[in-house]
Amino acid sequence: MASTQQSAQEFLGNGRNLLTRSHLNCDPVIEALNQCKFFQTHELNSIESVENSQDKINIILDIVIAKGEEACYKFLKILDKKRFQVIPRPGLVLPDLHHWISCFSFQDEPQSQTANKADSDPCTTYQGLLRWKARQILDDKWNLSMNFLKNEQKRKPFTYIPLVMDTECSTVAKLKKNKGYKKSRSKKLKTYIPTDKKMLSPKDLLMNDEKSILLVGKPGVGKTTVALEILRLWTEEKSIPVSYVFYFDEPLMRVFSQSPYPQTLKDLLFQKYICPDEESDHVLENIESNSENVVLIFDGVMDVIVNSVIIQLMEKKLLKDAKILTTCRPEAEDTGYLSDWQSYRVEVQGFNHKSIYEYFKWMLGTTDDIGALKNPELFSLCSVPLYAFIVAACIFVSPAEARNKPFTVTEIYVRIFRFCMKQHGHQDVEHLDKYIKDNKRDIINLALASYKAMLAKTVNLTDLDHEDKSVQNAFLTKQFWNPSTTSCKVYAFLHNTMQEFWAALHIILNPDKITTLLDQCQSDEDGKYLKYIAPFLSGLLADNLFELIKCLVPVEQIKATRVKYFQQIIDTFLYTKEQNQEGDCEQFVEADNILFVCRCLYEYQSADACRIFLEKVQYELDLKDQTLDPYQCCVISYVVNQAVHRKIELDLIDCSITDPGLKLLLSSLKNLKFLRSTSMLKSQMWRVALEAGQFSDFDSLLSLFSFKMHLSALETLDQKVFQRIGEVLKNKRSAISVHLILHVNGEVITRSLQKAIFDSLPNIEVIGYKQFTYLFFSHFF
Ligand SMILES: Nc1ncnc2c1ncn2[C@@H]1O[C@H](COP(=O)(O)OP(=O)(O)OP(=O)(O)O)[C@@H](O)[C@H]1O
Repeated sequence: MASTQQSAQEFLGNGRNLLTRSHLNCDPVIEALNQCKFFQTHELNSIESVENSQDKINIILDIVIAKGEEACYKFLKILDKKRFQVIPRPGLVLPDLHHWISCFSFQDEPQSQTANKADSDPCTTYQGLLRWKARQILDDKWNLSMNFLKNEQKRKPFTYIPLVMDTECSTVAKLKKNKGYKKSRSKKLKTYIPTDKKMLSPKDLLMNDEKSILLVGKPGVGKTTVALEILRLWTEEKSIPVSYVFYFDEPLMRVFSQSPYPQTLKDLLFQKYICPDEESDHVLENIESNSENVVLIFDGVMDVIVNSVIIQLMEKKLLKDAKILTTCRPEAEDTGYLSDWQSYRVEVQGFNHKSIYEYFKWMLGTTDDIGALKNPELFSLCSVPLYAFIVAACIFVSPAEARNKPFTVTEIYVRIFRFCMKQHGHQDVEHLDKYIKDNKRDIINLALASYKAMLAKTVNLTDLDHEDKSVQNAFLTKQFWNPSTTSCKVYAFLHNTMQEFWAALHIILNPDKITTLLDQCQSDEDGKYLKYIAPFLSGLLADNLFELIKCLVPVEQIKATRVKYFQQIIDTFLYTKEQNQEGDCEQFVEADNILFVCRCLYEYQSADACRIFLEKVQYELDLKDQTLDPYQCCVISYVVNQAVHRKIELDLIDCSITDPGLKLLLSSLKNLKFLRSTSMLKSQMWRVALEAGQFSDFDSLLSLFSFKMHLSALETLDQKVFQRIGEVLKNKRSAISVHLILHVNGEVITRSLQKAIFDSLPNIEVIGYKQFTYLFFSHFF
């Protein structure tokens, strides 16, 4: 059977019987073939119309073989690349397709023939087994983390998004060292997003000459993912000159940190990982005598390691030329065993700016209209991949659904809180509430430490009763040696906004502190930092979070707190200290204050509270001269949308707003009585509305702008937009008088553009036309 002379078509034809009997997992093959547009629609339909996997394989083989040599080659190539995902474990009752596929001679990969030479070599068979095991681990780990998602999303295959890895310390650590709290908020948020200077990749780590590698990083930053990516590369890329890769995950490493067992290399590799089907002594001998071809990955090394085999491997007393790659959190690095381990240290720092986008594009299929990406704080939070995963999972519910009923920022943090508790407690979802209750004391302590650190304007938490509690480990990371204290343990949250969230948790657990906090928020110095607790506090008081936090704070307590304090929260941030003291609440309200209060209202999600606020500002929102980011537009739009019976005056004169922000504002235009803005902004609104194609927005714009359509910079508009203008006009047929003006400020309107305009607007009669400056249309009925 090992004829390497066969053509791909012959080889596939001869292997047909084996393939149909082998319980092949067809989906990844179909998916890969589909990606290269291999199937026609009717072919795909016929494959998908059958349930039975044997029938499915038969149909696929019929199609592939009928397509000829090139198609068969492509099919074999995919099967080979994905074999550890697609082909069941060899050596059981099933035919050994791993061996079968390795017998085909791929022209561009002569090394793939090595298996032929070694036909029945137990070492080669064991290497196949290791690859199969690696594939299982990859699938299991991914399926486990996808459990968090809804069913229909779970089948998404994993994609590795580049992580920043560096041999130097992260800038965040430096930020903390240099009292980063003094930085402006937006600068600080940016500091959390790492930049990729070294461009190190998992492949570099696998291929470089370093024999002892220590991957260090905060919880959830991607260490395990890097280790697993190395494992995946090895299973998929035949050119990698490594014969044996063993991966020991965190639960196993925890066992090795406390137990002397296993006591021999053979037991470690064959009992704790996977045993060869035959001649295990021979295989072990081969591993020992070719240790330069061995990689061992120890994921999640603790500060203490009791197991002597692991120690001997790390100290090169066993398998002296093997590559040992370990991962650990910062707290395990400086004390205990790892502090003296001679190694090449690489810090995993998380996603950079580009990767955050790439990650959301992969998870959600798009980055358009994703609120989280428009909120600078959430965006920066997503540099920690674990947090990005939960943010994406929250939106995942369905992007459309999320847009209609978006998650508040607080809800996302509460979900992160619950997810991290679950991961560290290894709890089933049903028991998570109980686990949270059982750990309430530690949660209370951490919340208090967080609040105290905020009062002290630092990100470094002190006063934690003792280390190594699972709650602390789930959220904190050790930062750096602090020479001013006697202890080297200085802990901080992974992101400053997480600290603010925890401080808000402290306040909701101790509502009697609200008045003092609000007083402090009105002081110029402290208020700058402390006020960011308020949006989270508002969110925690909201109805929609009762279910998620009632295991921590009784619902009755939350209700009583909001009745007593919510108005006070709003007033504190709406008026100045003097206005509040004088009770003079009829005065001018600063745009910054309006924006901040709208943000709290958005978190609080109560239409009544919005109306009370609108009454207070007399239905006038003066946001002159502001630069509004899309998230601010989202909160304004939310508040404006809550108005009933009375319409709002919105002043956006000299505001700078990007297109995504304007898009969010458009939906609230129906509730405006006046919209003050420059003609540039009007024109931008029209363009955004026309591009989005929402007819209800056109109506609102027409009535707000006295039935005048302003459009400048027409050169940037495409044919589709002109068609929309035509549609707007067509839809206005029943209107009594619609008067539309197209202002064109561009210098030269090309002939083709003029033609495009006239072609798109067949119902228009041009009543005024001045070449190169403006076009004036009127629509008669
Ligand atoms: N490069 C990546 N591409 C895509 N997703 C990633 C990447 N890195 C991390 N993630 C996501 O973030 C989650 C957390 O990452 P991971 O478990 O690797 O962190 P860790 O640093 O090992 O954490 P811990 O210290 O808690 O073990 C993963 O389950 C995955 O969903």
